[in-house]
Amino acid sequence: MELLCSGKQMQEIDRYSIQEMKIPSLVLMERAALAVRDAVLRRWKPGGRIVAVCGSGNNGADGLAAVRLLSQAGCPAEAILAGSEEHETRECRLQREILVNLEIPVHRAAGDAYDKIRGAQILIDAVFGVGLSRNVKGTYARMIEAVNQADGQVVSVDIPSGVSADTGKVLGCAVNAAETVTFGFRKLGQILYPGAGCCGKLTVAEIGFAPVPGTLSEELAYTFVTEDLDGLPQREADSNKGSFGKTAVFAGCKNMAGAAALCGLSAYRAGAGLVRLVTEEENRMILQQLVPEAVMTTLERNRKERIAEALEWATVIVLGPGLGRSEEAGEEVRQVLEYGMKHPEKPVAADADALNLLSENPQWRIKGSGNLILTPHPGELSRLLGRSVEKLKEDFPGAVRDCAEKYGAVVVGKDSRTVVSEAEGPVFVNTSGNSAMAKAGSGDVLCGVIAGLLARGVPARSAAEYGAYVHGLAGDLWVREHGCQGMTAMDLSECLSRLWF
Ligand SMILES: NC(=O)C1=CN([C@@H]2O[C@H](COP(=O)(O)OP(=O)(O)OC[C@H]3O[C@@H](n4cnc5c(N)ncnc54)[C@H](OP(=O)(O)O)[C@@H]3O)[C@@H](O)[C@H]2O)[C@H](O)CC1
Ligand SMILES: [K+]
Repeated sequence: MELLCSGKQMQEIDRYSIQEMKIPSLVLMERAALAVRDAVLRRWKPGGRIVAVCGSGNNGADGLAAVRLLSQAGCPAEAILAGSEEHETRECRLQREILVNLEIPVHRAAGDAYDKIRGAQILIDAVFGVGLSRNVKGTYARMIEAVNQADGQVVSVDIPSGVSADTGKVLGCAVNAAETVTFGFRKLGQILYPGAGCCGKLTVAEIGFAPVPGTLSEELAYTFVTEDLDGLPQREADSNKGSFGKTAVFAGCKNMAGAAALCGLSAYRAGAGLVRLVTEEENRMILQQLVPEAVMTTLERNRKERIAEALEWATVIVLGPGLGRSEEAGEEVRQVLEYGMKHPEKPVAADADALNLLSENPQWRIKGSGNLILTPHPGELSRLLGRSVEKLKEDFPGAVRDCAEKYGAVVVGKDSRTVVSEAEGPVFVNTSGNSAMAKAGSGDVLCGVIAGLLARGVPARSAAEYGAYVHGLAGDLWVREHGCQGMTAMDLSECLSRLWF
């Protein structure tokens, strides 16, 4: 597991290390600057000039210290001050004074500063770090634009200036870096888009922060690394199909069999023992061909009773893929969700049209109790929350958490970085996967994977996290072998069978 920080959490780790653990601020800073120096030296070519654009906070101080170290390494390096002396932090003033004492050039952001930026072979971006708190304007914005327009390669210190370390939002304008050297932990703003797209190559330098205090470490967001797959239950040697759950998939309105097939197949490929597709009679033939391993309940008559029987039979319930938004679908979704509320021992994963119907019918008063998983994409999340997509994208993890609170659910907010959250506690941010997966049917596969994991006995929250992670790994496997355009959801589902999890 890899812990991820918001900007404020990082500032707290900084404060705790310096003020409570008494690790000198300048020791941390020197190590940060050494890491930046090394990154720059790997790119620098003899004859090229290095220009650091520095703010007046400690990010700027890191940049000034890096200029000193590069100059001492024999490179022509100089600094431009984007901020004013009155706003300098103690460290920033000290680093600037050291440069002046050593006769290393330090310029104001005026006159020929813009020519210097244009003429640099390497630009060090040290305008703002995790302390950025509002939109970038004035001289700062002009400096950032000049850095982006220059031909030199940009190395950002800690985070590209202008990117919010909390949300990945671009606050006005932001540097587009070739490389970002960050300290201690990756920040949420480097993982979430658009910030993630500004970082270029991202490296984490260990600079000697104190261990995160317990109270704070419980709040930090996290992502998975491949070793985390070892946390999933193994398939016992002494088992049979009944050992891996009975998964009922309520999916596919008339002639919409594809979503049901993708979901059911993916549940099997994620380890489910027995899958029942509950669907319309019109889908029977095609589904028997696409998923011959599934048993089937069709709803041509006695709908309510047949749904009730399937619910009684199931240990895991999936609801929504390709269901449509008809009145009948509405009745079905309501019946299944109400059943789920009365049977907390049976996890329910609701996706697609089930989410749309849920948002249209607040009078159902659906509230899960740890067993309900909702998997909305931003459009569905917007409807569930009654908040515009634009607004919720300003703080996607926050919106996912609000949805979790509203519906008493584990919410899997699907996006370029899928976020899993409950009403309280840390968020999980998925870092596997790629843009080849931005295609119809991907969500049906994800829902199936989550169901398969639930059927293996993985608790709801973990099934949601591992589901997102494994789904992304399957997409990454495809792209490594075939490139990023041609994958279909069926290809994605097939890749699941080739992963170890
Ligand atoms: N020993 C250490 O302290 C280490 C610090 N590291 C580096 O420090 C930065 C974080 O430094 P911090 O000073 O907290 O913040 P920034 O350098 O990012 O600068 C923010 C300052 O700028 C002001 N601010 C914020 N937003 C804007 C804006 N849009 N326009 C103008 N000014 C802005 C803000 O002032 P306020 O007015 O908001 O109070 C800050 O003063 C971290 O990223 C590291 O690079 C290293 O980790 C090494 C150890
Ligand atoms: K920066």
